[in-house]
Amino acid sequence: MAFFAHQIRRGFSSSAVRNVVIKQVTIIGGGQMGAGIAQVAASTGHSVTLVDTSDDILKKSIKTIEGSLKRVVKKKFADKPEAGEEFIQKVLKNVSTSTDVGSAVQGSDLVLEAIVENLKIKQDLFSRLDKLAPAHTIFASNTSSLPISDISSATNRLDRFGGLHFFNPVPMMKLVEDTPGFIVNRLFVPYLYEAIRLYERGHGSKEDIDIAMKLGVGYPMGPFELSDYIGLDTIKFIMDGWREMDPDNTLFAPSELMDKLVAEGKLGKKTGEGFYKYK
Ligand SMILES: CCCCCCCC(=O)CC(=O)SCCNC(=O)CCNC(=O)[C@H](O)C(C)(C)COP(=O)(O)OP(=O)(O)OC[C@H]1O[C@@H](n2cnc3c(N)ncnc32)[C@H](O)[C@@H]1OP(=O)(O)O
Ligand SMILES: NC(=O)C1=CN([C@@H]2O[C@H](COP(=O)(O)OP(=O)(O)OC[C@H]3O[C@@H](n4cnc5c(N)ncnc54)[C@H](O)[C@@H]3O)[C@@H](O)[C@H]2O)C=CC1
Repeated sequence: MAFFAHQIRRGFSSSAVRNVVIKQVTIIGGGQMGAGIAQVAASTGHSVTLVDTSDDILKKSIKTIEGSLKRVVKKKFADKPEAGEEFIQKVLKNVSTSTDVGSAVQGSDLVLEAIVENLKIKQDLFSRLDKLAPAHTIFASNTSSLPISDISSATNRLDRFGGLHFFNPVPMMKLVEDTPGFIVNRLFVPYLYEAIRLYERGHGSKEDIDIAMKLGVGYPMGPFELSDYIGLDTIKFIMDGWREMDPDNTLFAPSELMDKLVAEGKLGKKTGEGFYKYK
């Protein structure tokens, strides 16, 4: 509980935010990131409401959380399976779901957004939330590439708005970026795209490039495996947005293959196919 709340407060300079006690958390977007953040927040004793556009999606989010909790418990409570099951039930009890954003934000101390990586859609959501949420509620975005000031400009609570950039898979990754600007993705996005360009130029197969990065640099996943894990739509959204802001930067040049896969709905692990196929 302390860690999650501490990270949130560190991300904001305003004294109004530093003094807020965060108990109720609303997470908007129950995809891979939203579900992961909900799990971590609920595991640390927060009361969480997860919001998405349909009950079917939310059912899937809860299933993901349950599956991930089982994996966590298998390790954390290896010798005490009963305590592990108790922990899972306690965490799940902390999570409720809703498709009604208006009622979900009532009583919320923190609203964390993890929806699609698109500025206009995020701005529309926060503009609505600004009118619906109580005055003390802190807003945060899990954006991986958009300037927080651009997103927050749609609201009137600039002193209670910040960026909280979690990493995928959230229950395993120990970093949350709350510094101004993003460090990891400024290095990471060109790396992934350069791997794709290498492949497009025929300099190596996907498999060989993945193996090379795993064995040569010790990365747990190669760039193609990781791209599929993140989601090709998210990666393309980021690259397209950065290219728009800095069109002459060759680091942000497009990839025909990436554009084609996304157009075909092959978004990676979450749709069953991306660079690789998944059962
Ligand atoms: C242009 C680019 C733009 C990108 C912009 C968007 C992205 C961002 O903004 C920022 C990001 O998040 S970048 C992505 C950062 N994440 C990574 O780099 C992940 C790399 N992979 C790994 O760390 C490990 O493969 C990993 C930890 C995932 C899995 O570990 P292993 O490789 O050892 O394989 P497994 O056998 O599957 O797992 C081993 C054990 O780890 C636990 N575990 C894994 N996933 C879990 C999960 N989701 N929940 C809970 N526990 C989990 C688990 O204990 C597992 O053991 P088993 O349960 O027995 O399998
Ligand atoms: N995938 C990754 O590895 C990482 C992604 N991010 C960022 O997190 C955010 C979410 O990414 P993912 O979870 O991967 O995407 P995702 O595609 O898995 O999930 C997005 C979810 O948001 C829902 N959604 C869309 N619009 C909505 C709205 N108006 N109201 C409620 N729900 C809505 C969708 O139905 C979907 O379930 C993006 O901003 C992304 O850049 C940040 C770090 C890592």
